[in-house]
Amino acid sequence: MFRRWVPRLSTCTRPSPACQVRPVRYTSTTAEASRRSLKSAQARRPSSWRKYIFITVSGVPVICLAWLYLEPQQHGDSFHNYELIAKDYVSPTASIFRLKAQSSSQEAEKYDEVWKQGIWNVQFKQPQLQIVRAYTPLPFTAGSREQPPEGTTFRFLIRNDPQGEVSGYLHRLPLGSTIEVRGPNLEHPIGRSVNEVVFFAGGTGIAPALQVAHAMFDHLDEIQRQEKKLHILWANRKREDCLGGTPVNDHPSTPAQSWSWTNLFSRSTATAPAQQSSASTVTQAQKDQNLIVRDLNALQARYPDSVSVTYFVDEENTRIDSTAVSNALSAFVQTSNPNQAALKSGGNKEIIISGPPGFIAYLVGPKVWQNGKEEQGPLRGLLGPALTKHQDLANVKVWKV
Ligand SMILES: Cc1cc2nc3c(=O)[nH]c(=O)nc-3n(C[C@H](O)[C@H](O)[C@H](O)COP(=O)(O)OP(=O)(O)OC[C@H]3O[C@@H](n4cnc5c(N)ncnc54)[C@H](O)[C@@H]3O)c2cc1C
Repeated sequence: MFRRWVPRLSTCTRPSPACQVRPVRYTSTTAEASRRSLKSAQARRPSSWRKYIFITVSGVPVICLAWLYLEPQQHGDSFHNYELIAKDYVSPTASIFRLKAQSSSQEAEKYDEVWKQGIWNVQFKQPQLQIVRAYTPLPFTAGSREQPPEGTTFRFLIRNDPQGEVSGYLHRLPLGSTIEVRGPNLEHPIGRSVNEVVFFAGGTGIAPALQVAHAMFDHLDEIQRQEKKLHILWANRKREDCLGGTPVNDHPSTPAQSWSWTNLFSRSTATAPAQQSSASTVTQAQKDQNLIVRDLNALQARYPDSVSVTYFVDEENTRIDSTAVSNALSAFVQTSNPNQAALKSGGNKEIIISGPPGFIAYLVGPKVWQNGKEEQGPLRGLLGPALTKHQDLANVKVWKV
């Protein structure tokens, strides 16, 4: 053991007080000096419990690193290859991308589960720049004309921003290309206790609204669905983004006070004449609907007493203004009967806002960066004061997604 300490000293290349002192002490040749040196060396030698501490302490970072490496793979958080199988035209600025998993068995299970849970997204990788962006899968509800094919297949409404690094890249990709996808990321769960949702969607923010509809209605039986209501207010800059959707001005004018879920649904039925025709007869009106409007109409046709959609188009001056907000909130007020057991729990009504940052800021105030992540921020915008005015709506939860 004595010898084991000497070579270590020889590794000192730079003279240090320790290097200079130790050779003198350990190279003593007398027996007494040897004994003393041995004793002192043993004193300095790590005892077995010290060794264990050393191994434990040095082992922790190794275990952490191994966990960080393995954990994403265990939870499916690594990228998987998908094939771009179709790009369906929606408007001059947006298309629906269809992607199919190249090896689907393991993937399918985790996505089956998240579809039932609420609002979620996946990340696409731009391989040249090694950057990722989030995109929101569109559900294959009754709205989409096609049934989900075998394996894991996704549809995404993706706006083409020619200056955008990832969206521009995606829109330039030819069919058959491979896209690396990672997920799912559950952004906002819709609990079973949520019965009424007013959803303000801006542009591609309609994708999470469709996910909410899917989570609220498609997995429930008729009795469970009866209590649920979803009203979507969808704002777009141009008519072409929601071709076929009836703008709010075309509805018979209704005073704000008389807005209620019942009114919303009677009006929404009137907004979707195409849904009355049989599936096999494709009318001109249906042809003139873009794919998302067609999905929304089919959704209303499937759940006529539960889902309603109102369209707003900037270029037609049908913006979501304080009147529209007040109207939407009236639907809640109409059902805010304190005798309803569900209302007492306070957790069954939600307002969700999804869209570009400007849209969110306009309606509810901007999200804020806090503690290194993006958080809701205080409730302001059009909805802030409108909600504080209504005492009855104190328990309505507002989510910016
Ligand atoms: C949870 C979540 C879900 C989403 N779901 C969808 C979805 O379903 N569909 C969808 O289309 N989008 C969705 N998005 C948005 C999407 O993730 C991307 O942000 C979007 O596609 C733009 O990314 P990009 O890389 O193309 O643009 P970026 O390169 O990030 O650019 C963003 C914007 O900045 C501008 N810009 C870039 N560089 C400059 C510069 N130097 N000077 C001035 N301006 C500049 C670009 O023109 C563009 O408008 C989602 C976002 C989130 C967070």
